[in-house]
Amino acid sequence: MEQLIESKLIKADEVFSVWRKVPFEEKQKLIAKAAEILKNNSEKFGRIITTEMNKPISESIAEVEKCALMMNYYADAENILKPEKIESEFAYSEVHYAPKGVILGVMPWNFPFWQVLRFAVPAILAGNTVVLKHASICFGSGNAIEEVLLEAGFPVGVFQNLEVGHKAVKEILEHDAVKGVSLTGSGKAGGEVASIAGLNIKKSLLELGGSDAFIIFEDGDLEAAAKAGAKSRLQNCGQTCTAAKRFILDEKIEDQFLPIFIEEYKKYEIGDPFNKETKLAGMARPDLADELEAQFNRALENGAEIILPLERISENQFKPGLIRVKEGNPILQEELFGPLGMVMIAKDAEQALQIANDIPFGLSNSVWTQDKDRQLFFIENLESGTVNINRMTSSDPRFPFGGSKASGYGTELSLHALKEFVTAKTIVGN
Ligand SMILES: O=CCCCC(=O)O
Repeated sequence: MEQLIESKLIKADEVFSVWRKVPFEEKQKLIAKAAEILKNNSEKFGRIITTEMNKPISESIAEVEKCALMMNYYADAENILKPEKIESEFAYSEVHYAPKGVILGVMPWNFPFWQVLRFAVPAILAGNTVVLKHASICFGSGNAIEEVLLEAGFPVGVFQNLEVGHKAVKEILEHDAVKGVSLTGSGKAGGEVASIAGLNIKKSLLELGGSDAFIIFEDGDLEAAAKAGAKSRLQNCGQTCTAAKRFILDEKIEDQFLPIFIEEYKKYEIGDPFNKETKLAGMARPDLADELEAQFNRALENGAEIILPLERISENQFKPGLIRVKEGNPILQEELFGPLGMVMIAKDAEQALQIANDIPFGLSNSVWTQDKDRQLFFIENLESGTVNINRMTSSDPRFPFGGSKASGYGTELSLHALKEFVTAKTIVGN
């Protein structure tokens, strides 16, 4: 292993022995300070995001502000890691939550600040230290986050950005100092990293891909659904794990819904990513655009019909596409990570549910209906980490976030995330 990287792991481990003893409330003060720095400089940090991965600047600024919001949530959060007494016949009878140590974050380029901080903040508040392997196009974001935390007063070594490529992950995760890993990314990367963690008996948390359903019935607010559906599919140029990717329409509303949906969809026109009015810019890398185009062609070869063509207008830019897909098309087993949506038609709620669940993933589905019984039917039967009722999916610091099936395991955000990288240590006896 490169010496610089090894010395950072050792530093993270040394600092852990001190950091784990810093009172929860003291850690919270530093988190609040870091949130303030982010909030006060959201445009500056937003520009780093846009420069690195082309996100429209207004979305980049919103991403930084959402980080600050999440950090303020943890800065005010109840300390659920205090020792807990358990009634028993013993004098000692309690649970302590012991942080695990150095945790590696392997993070993607699509939300270069949010994904990192969403994992790191609760892990650090629980007493762990963090080393980050960011996407190679986002080292600037990784360094900026480290600088913000240092400026806020976090001790050197609590959070360190390692500028390494993906080949270094195995050696880092196998290092004795590292005690766990949190990965957000593709299923392939997740499987590989979780295997290494498993072989080394280290905890892993995976937040992977999705192909979420957005199911609409005649008693849903169709105008609101059309607006939210287009935004969910096309914001961040379609490069969001929790984006609505499959629009499942009750057959009764197809003729009414599709025209308004298409109208909303067409509002997403390619523009300069640094213009605050721009709603759609280029994909993060040309090879990702190649991949999306190949998926579009494969979907058509397997019977999909074009509603709006996916038109490539430069090496990384598209006019957004929409295709009508029938059950059995192999494209349904894949994630479309770009501005291409799929429309499917269901004859009733049972068929809509069956279509929605018939994929490997299960991240964050949405259902649009006012009927309480139908809402309950989907709440109980959709196979996903989140079910949204009459809203588009959007994570919220207060609520647990995570996937089911091939979308991963483990919980981020909310108080639940504080217990992901701790050991529940039983103290019992006399
Ligand atoms: O690609 C996944 C992005 C998740 C965004 C969120 O946390 O809302």
